[in-house]
Amino acid sequence: MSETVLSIRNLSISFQTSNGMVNAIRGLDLDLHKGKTVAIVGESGSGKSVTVKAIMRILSGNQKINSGSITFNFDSGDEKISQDLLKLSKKEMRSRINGRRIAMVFQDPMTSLNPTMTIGKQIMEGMIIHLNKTRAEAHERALELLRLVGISDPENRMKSYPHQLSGGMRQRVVIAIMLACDPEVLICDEPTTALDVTIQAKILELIKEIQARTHISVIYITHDLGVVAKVADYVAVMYAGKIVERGTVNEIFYDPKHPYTWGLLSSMPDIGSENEKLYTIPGSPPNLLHKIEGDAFAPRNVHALKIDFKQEPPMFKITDTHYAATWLLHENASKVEMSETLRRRIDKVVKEAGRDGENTDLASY
Ligand SMILES: Nc1ncnc2c1ncn2[C@@H]1O[C@H](COP(=O)(O)OP(=O)(O)OP(=O)(O)O)[C@@H](O)[C@H]1O
Repeated sequence: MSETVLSIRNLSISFQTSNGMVNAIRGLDLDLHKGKTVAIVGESGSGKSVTVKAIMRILSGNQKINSGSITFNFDSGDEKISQDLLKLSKKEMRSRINGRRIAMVFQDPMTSLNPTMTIGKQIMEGMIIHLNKTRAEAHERALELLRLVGISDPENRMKSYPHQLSGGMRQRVVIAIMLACDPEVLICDEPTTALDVTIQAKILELIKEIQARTHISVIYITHDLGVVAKVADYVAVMYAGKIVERGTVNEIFYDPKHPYTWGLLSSMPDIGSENEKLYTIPGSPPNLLHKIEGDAFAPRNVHALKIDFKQEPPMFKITDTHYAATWLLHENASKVEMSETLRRRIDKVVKEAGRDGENTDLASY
């Protein structure tokens, strides 16, 4: 396995609210490998955004990091550095890490763009501040970046303001800005949700192409498993502030073990079969204001065992890369498999994503 760029261990984060403490992240472990994409998937409120905002240390004022570490391994040019990001001040994060080594693309490109500044200036700014490039060098590189993200006539586009571009073009510009300082890590938080389907596909393609060229490591947040099938190498499935299953994209799509993962996969939109009713996981996520007893998913799990309501399951190992936190994997539990309907639906989504047959591993399932 390639080297680990980011390694999150036992991360726990709460938010102080007028109703009490919301325990949003409850002991989270996650690894990101060099040149690879890990997709974090999960229902709304499961903690995907809080996790990546913690990496960038851009959480709101009412946050409290209770425990954990976020180790970032990078090459400073002179030496290899291993830094716990939680030990840096916000000021150090801004000057040394954010935008320079770890960059983030948000759902709405306007969050990252300044409406009063030309896009050329915005792409050049980071390079002048962080990399001490001259204006001429930054200008040259900005043109290259605009070409890289597929924007034609870059000389003229440099002079445009964000409102003169379409949504898809703005997101391309944001990606160019984020790549300007050659970051080691790119975090994408639902970057295509606001865009129409064809533009979405183009942006996903673009991120993959850039990754193939630059070996950047990518964290991709989405609740669309069709997108996961297109972009991810590894998948981390999140529920109530924890990773409950993780594995390679093949392991998660072809041999999912957690009933919550089955539920997420069952609720994937299935293009082409309008008659088939979309499944929704019954019930709702737990209230994170209260202490959770046992497995947080138990009340929604038709396969729940008695122990699920009493004791939290550990991460059971399935392969060296595949782990799931469900008591169903205990040797004494009776064997429960996902349904045939779900199997067929998954096969279809993987086929639509163009990933079937990509990896010989697939044949072994
Ligand atoms: N500033 C805050 N104050 C209080 N609670 C917060 C705050 N920010 C996030 N939370 C809570 O943390 C939990 C995780 O939220 P988060 O936004 O990470 O979920 P998510 O998985 O990204 O959801 P979505 O897919 O809807 O973006 C939620 O219960 C949310 O209400």
